[in-house]
Amino acid sequence: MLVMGYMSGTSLDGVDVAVLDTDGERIEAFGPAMMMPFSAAERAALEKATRDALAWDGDGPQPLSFGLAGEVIEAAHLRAGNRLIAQLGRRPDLVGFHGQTVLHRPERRLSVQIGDPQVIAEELGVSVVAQMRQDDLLAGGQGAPLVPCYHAALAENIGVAGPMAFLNLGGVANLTWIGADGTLLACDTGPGNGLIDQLVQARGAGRYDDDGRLAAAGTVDEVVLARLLSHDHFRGEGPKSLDRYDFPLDWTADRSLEDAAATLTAFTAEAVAVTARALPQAPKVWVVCGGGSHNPTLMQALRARLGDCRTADQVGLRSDFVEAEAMAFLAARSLRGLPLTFPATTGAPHPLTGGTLHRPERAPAEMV
Ligand SMILES: Nc1ncnc2c1ncn2[C@@H]1O[C@H](COP(=O)(O)OP(=O)(O)OP(=O)(O)O)[C@@H](O)[C@H]1O
Ligand SMILES: CC(=O)N[C@H]1[C@@H]2OC[C@@H](O2)[C@@H](O)[C@@H]1O[C@H](C)C(=O)O
Repeated sequence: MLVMGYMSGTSLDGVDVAVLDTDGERIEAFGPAMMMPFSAAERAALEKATRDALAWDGDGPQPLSFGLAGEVIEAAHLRAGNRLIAQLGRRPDLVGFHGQTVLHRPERRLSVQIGDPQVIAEELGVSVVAQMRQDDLLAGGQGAPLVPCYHAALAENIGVAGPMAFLNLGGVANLTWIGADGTLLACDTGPGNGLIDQLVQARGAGRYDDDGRLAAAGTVDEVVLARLLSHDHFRGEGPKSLDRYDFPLDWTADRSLEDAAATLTAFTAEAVAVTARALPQAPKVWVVCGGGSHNPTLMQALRARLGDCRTADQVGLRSDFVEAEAMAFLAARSLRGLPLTFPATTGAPHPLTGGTLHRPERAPAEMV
């Protein structure tokens, strides 16, 4: 079946949308994909909701700014979806919708994604699967990462045997380890690009460290790096997940932009290396996806610590659309009642399905 998957990540750059032909077990074919950037005004509304979410922290009524942010998310998703449907020449059979994460507090069984799936279902005239983190959280799982079972399907698709790993470098970074016998392990490793982006934006130097040039020109502060690695996230065992805003940046105030960027880039790579040391077997190959795979300084820092790291693009996949594709794959699984999360990926007590199904109630408009 043709499924359209949506992801709008924590970097707030835009909405990714991708089509897969899948039954939720195998990938039959990859369909078209695109990124619809947020306008400056849309991004400002999402940034406000994200700031308000951190102050709110789940206590009391939701901030009013979630209302406008929800409308922004719905409008941008509809723009992206309609563009892709026009390209496809038909409506998909199903949509997987993630929504915009504004807060992730797994210890309190709370993960808040903004955007109304029913609006998407009505406007596109297609059934939508959404809220795929909630059943896992309510059962005591981390509610993230969701992507590992899609990574396993991708490994099969490209014919790479375990032990291997996928690493997603978004705002937060997460890895999936696939053992020689197909065993899955997963967790968020630590920051991805989120802290680097925050630093660069706070200094008015753009939205991100373009091609890692700032970090390449700076020097890593080993003392700060050691302090960052002493964060609670790196202690203890078992699946873990993170909010993008879980690590401090106050120490950057008296550092040059280059040195701070170099230190944060090393932090992202070192956090992956620390996590990798706890894996049952070292991956022979790392497939790196997400926006951070476009940062050569970060890729170099990873290779120095992990060995063979290839970008998803280099192995014939689409680095920028793996998460959107994953939402399509997971929606197909949800429809069939197949598990989305597992004890070794989110800490769920047993393999769990999830997601809510939203059918359009109005008759769909004719396609033009
Ligand atoms: N050419 C580049 N050089 C350096 N960094 C880049 C480049 N292209 C993209 N990035 C980084 O990738 C980020 C976007 O990554 P991505 O779209 O994977 O994140 P996301 O999906 O929003 O996050 P998450 O997966 O945490 O939800 C940008 O904010 C930037 O930090
Ligand atoms: C709560 C939330 O939105 N988490 C995202 C984020 O972005 C990367 C990492 O942190 C991952 O845990 C997750 O997204 C992907 C799709 C996942 O759940 O697998």
